[in-house]
Amino acid sequence: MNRYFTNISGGNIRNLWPSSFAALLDGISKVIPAALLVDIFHTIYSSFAEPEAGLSIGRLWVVCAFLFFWLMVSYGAYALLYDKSYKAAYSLAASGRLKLAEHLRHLSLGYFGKRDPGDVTNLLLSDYSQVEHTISHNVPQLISAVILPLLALSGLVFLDWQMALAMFVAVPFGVLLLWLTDALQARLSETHVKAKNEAASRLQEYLSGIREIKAHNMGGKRFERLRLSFDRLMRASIRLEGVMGPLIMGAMLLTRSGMTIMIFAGSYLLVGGTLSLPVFLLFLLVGTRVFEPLTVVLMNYGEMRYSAYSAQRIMDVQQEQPMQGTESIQPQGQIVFDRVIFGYDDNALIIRDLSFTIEPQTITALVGPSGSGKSTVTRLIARFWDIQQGTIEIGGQSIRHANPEDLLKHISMVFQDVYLFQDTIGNNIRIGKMDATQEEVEAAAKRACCHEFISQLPQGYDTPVGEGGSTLSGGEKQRISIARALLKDASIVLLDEATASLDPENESAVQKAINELVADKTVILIAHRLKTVQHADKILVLDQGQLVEEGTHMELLKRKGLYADLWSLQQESDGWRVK
Ligand SMILES: Nc1ncnc2c1ncn2[C@@H]1O[C@H](COP(=O)(O)OP(=O)(O)OP(=O)(O)O)[C@@H](O)[C@H]1O
Repeated sequence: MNRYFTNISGGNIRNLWPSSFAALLDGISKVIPAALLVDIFHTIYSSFAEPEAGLSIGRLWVVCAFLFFWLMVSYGAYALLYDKSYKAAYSLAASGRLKLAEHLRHLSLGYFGKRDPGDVTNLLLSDYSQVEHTISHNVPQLISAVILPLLALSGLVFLDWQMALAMFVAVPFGVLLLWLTDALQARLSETHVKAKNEAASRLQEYLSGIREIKAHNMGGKRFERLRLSFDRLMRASIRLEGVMGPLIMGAMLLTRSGMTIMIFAGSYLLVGGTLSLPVFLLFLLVGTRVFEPLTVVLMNYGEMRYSAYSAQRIMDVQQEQPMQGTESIQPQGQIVFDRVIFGYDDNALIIRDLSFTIEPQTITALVGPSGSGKSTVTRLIARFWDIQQGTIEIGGQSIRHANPEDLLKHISMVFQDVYLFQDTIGNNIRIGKMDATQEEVEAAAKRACCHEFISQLPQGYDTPVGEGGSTLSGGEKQRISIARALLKDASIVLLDEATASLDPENESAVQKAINELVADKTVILIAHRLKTVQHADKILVLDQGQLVEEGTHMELLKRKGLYADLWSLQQESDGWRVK
């Protein structure tokens, strides 16, 4: 139980106290009028039972005035409940989501490789909404529904212990039923959350890949995956409702049967003359007030159980260790790989015993067959992943101990597939330096050869771009990403052959932009087309994650090894024409 509340409250049970206290006040404020109603009844009833005493109008006025006053107290208690539970839950969820998103940013990219992106989105939206609803609606009610009967029992037991016993005798059996089936309910909730996330992920995959699905006429196959996931969700929902419904109804019936037992016992005691009518009435009125929240809570029990699993998922991510490291690096120094061993998972090594040195302010090209590990090397320099063995040093400092954010401040990256945010072009360039002035943004854009096309757009730098940059051409996106990198002005530049997929006109514009970017920087360039790296200071040739050759273009051609083979293959393919 303690674990449940710890989960639901986002790791700090104290978060639930104010709302639970407010719910209790709200509950008590609803019981008091029942006692006042009994008093009114008693006053009226006495005037009939003892006509000579007459009707005490004064007392009726006092009680009615108190009832009226109590209406305001109830309103105050409800307002407090609203403030402490709903507002608190929404702000807890909002700040929790932000904290979690921030935490995710500090995790290694390996973590995201293991998780479905749709699943992470669901965690931030759907799981949080579930927990948010439980914190705002269910938990305060639950706590009040437990404490209120206990308070009522301890008060009523003094009035008539037999009636109090009759009223609450069945409650433990209802609770016992839920407790005994708790493991089953937890399993069903877990299966349902998994099925729901799987369906959302498949839907996201279907929508993100809609272009490929259309292009390859894959509707049937992909649709089948989507259909199967919805099918699994439907079955999990039916199972969850089908099993939980009867269980909860059973617990509710058992609990509520206390009222029937109490009415039966009350009638019996009333006839026997050991119970007065007003006391019987008081039990009836208080009973309905006390059992009502208890019934509502039992009805919501399934949802609370369900939320516990969502909360557990959130806490699991919160407990994921972010990348460690506090030291700063000297970005102007050498980049050294020393017997580096790395695999995205421990079973398949991608980089094997790789050693090389890159001198500062030189251009080093990484070449090799597809899948040889070129992109992986650049990701390791940026510490997107930590290596399994060996060391990577920048300026004599192992990056394993470097603060990941500080390290990334010194690295600019330009990839083949540029991602632009759904924002203005100006702000997309500004990502390189968030506090850059408009002049700085434009200066970077001019050097990156994109100022001209941006100026021709109707809203210039304020033109919004679609998510992923869908409204711009490949070459335009490339130049924007180079402008970003220019603005960042980092000492180390990682280029994943940026011109590979461009037409000649765009290619020369992007090449000009790159030349601006790499001046006086330490550049590591991934090249698929060897023509682009002829003038590199050093070429590292990788094959299956190992360094097989190293030297300048001419030295490597003379060696007649893998590089020379790749070179002549490309020379041949350059001569090919489609007939
Ligand atoms: N995130 C990842 N998770 C698991 N395996 C990966 C991941 N990224 C790459 N790999 C694998 O690592 C190997 C090396 O990939 P990498 O992208 O570094 O090669 P590359 O030489 O850059 O290839 P290309 O020239 O085709 O871009 C490949 O077998 C690839 O399947």
